[in-house]
Formats: sequence, C-alpha cells, structure tokens
Amino acid sequence: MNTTEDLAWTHRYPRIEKTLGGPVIIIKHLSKSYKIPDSTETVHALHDIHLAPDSEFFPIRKGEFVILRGPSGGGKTTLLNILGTIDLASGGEVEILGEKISENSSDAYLSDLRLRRIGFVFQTFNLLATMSAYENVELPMTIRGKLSNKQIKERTLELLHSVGLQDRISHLPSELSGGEQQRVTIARALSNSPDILLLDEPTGDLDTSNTIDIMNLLLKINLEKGTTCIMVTHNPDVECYADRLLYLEDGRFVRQAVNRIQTPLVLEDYQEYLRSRDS
Ligand SMILES: Nc1ncnc2c1ncn2[C@@H]1O[C@H](COP(=O)(O)OP(=O)(O)OP(=O)(O)O)[C@@H](O)[C@H]1O
Repeated sequence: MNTTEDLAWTHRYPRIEKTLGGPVIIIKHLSKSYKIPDSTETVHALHDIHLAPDSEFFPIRKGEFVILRGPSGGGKTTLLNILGTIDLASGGEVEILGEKISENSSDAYLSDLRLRRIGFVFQTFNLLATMSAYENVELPMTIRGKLSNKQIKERTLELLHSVGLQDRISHLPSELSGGEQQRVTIARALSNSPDILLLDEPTGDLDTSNTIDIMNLLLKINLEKGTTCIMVTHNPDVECYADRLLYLEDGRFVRQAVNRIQTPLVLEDYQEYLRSRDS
C-alpha cells in the first residue's frame, strides 16, 4: 500500500481537523463462527466485516481514534480480539501494517506480531497481582528482549511518570485504586511502543471522574504519540473522544460517523449534565 492510487480512498474520508496517516488496519470479508461444544449449534458472531479501500467503511488509519459501539452481543469484543490476534477469524483476512493474519497464521507469528505492534487494555485491568506497578510495566519489555536492563528501567519509570504514577511504583495492584490500576495497564500496554492500542471497555469499572481522567490520558497518547486507538465502549458520552465511530450490530457494521474534532469532556460540566439527566 504505497501508491497514490492505493490511497485514493482517503479522499472519501470526511474533512476533520486532525491529519491522519495511511491505513494501519484493513479487514477483508472477515467472519467468525463459534461451534458450541457438545452441540450442533454454531454462533455466527461476525459476518463479512469489510474495512477496505473499496468499502463504505474505511480502513483504520494511523493516528485514528476509533470507537466501536453497538448492542450487547453485536460482535465488538470478538472483532477486537481478532484484531489483537488473541482469537482467529473463521474466514477472511486482517492486515495490520501490511502483515497479514488469517485462520492459517501460526501461534508464533501471531504472538510476535502482538508483542511488536499491539497493546491491549481490558476493563478488568488484568494486572499480575503479586507484581508491583513497576514490575507489571517492565514485564513485556523483558519478554521482548530488545532493550538493555538500563533501558528497560528508564523506560518503565518514564511510562509510570507519563501516566501520573511516579509515586506508586512499588505498589501492588491491590494497593491501587481502580483508576490507578487502569493507568498501570495503559503504561504496560505502551511498553513496547505499539502502533495500535486496543481497548475493551477500559472505563467500564470506573466512576465518572476516573473515566474522564483515563479518556483524557488516552487522548493525550493518541495525539502526542500518534498511537492508533480502537476502543469498545457502552458509554455514549465518551464518543466525543473519537475521530470515528463504527457501529456493529448482529456481527455487521451498520453505520459509521466521523467527528470533525475530538473533544474532551470537562468534569464539572459532565457531572452537571449527569445530574440534570438523572433528576
Ligand atoms: N467463546 C464463545 N463461544 C460461543 N459464542 C461466543 C463466544 N464469544 C462470543 N460469543 C457470541 O458471539 C456473539 C458476539 O459476542 P461479543 O462478545 O463479541 O459481543 P459484544 O458486542 O462485545 O457484546 P457486549 O457488548 O455484551 O460485550 C454473541 O452472540 C456471543 O454470545
């Protein structure tokens, strides 16, 4: 994907304030079915998902912040897991920065791709309970084995500082608040400088104030580092953080919407809005 002709589709992307790069994720006719054990039943979770130059739904571009929305059971997590290479499609193909994934990709190929390109953040934090914040963030760099011990130490401290946890480095997850644990997860997800951050309801377990803090942190990462973010959420109030919203229903994309400008929520205004909505 490097000729002018290949990028012709980007002219169909509505005009927005931000400059986006070329495609980082292209999805071609992806489907996913689950066979139910001890039964003849099959669940079709995704049908012909197509994010490609020839599709009405555009490929995901470098630096783009995409929010996946839609009803429960619509296929959001299934799609995110396939993009994150932790689940395999039943048919079709995904291309992450030109590297192809299909149902035939080997585990070794997928785990290498995941370690180099992708950071994952889940709703439930998924930190290792017996390890400190520092050790949790350090671990993916140690596994990857590209940096010296000194570089790993510097980067771990820098990451914890960038998420505002410089005073919590020795704390275990159980000694941190929910918002702080999610910050550690984000620092850990960023440790190997991923091109793409995949987020599955990262604010689902957080209160209003922590939700805004985490969304603002993600926006900062997206804008300053140019990390492409793909986030699943059930919270319509955070749609303003996205460049683009993609709606999934019954395993299909049903519509997309583009925000001209990403807009952070302001805590006091948002709290007032919530109070007036609930009264
Ligand atoms: N491991 C599995 N085995 C069988 N069916 C599954 C499995 N995982 C998901 N499904 C089914 O696939 C469909 C899509 O599920 P998925 O979790 O992707 O939806 P979702 O949009 O993320 O839902 P939610 O918003 O409730 O998290 C659902 O019908 C679900 O029951």
